[in-house]
Amino acid sequence: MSETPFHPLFQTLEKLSHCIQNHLSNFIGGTPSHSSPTNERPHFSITSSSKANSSNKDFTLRQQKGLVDEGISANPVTKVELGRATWTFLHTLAAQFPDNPTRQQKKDVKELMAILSRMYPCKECADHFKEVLRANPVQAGSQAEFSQWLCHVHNVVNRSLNKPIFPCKRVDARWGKLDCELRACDLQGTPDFGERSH
Ligand SMILES: Cc1cc2nc3c(=O)[nH]c(=O)nc-3n(C[C@H](O)[C@H](O)[C@H](O)COP(=O)(O)OP(=O)(O)OC[C@H]3O[C@@H](n4cnc5c(N)ncnc54)[C@H](O)[C@@H]3O)c2cc1C
Repeated sequence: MSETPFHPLFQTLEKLSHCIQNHLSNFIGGTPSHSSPTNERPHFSITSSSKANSSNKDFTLRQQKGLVDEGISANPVTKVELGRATWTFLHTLAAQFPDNPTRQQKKDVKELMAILSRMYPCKECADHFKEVLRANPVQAGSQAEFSQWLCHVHNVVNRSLNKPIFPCKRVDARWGKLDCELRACDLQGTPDFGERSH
């Protein structure tokens, strides 16, 4: 039977239909294979813009799910990790505390400890630390005094957790100032501090 004059047109439409189906299945169900999400889009769209938007949302959700599957999502921080990070912060602060702190600096550090004992995000630790502070009021007359005091209260916490006692004469060897170019991180390097509160 002879071909109708429309045969080439039908063939073209059929190819076009296959092409559209391939693009759609890649876009909706396929796994992204390129780094840029924009590469996942079809070169042309036969969907309404709201459908396209929901497909983009689907893609974002799939991406997020992928991150979760790969274990990249934010895991809850443990009490141990939080403790280590907080002690690191506190001992570094103590190492950088000025030799001759201003009244404001002494007040700030006392307030910081008091706030920690109220707001530390582990209730039992905060409550325990409140008792530790009551029995060991903050001593921050100098850098040496504050870092020795902190070492002592850390040891009080260590003892209550059956952890080894740290020799406080070695505290300067264990904790140093933050490694910062031109000592830009030193509290003493901030002129504002000294001027206001003497
Ligand atoms: C204010 C506060 C209260 C806490 N209260 C509790 C609690 O009630 N219950 C609880 O389960 N956990 C509590 N924690 C957490 C706990 O103290 C530990 O941080 C956690 O158990 C992890 O212990 P770690 O063995 O890794 O060493 P950490 O005690 O976190 O110490 C970190 C590092 O500091 C050094 N170090 C140890 N002792 C001293 C010291 N005395 N002076 C200087 N450096 C030292 C060591 O190199 C050690 O590896 C508290 C933490 C903080 C900051």
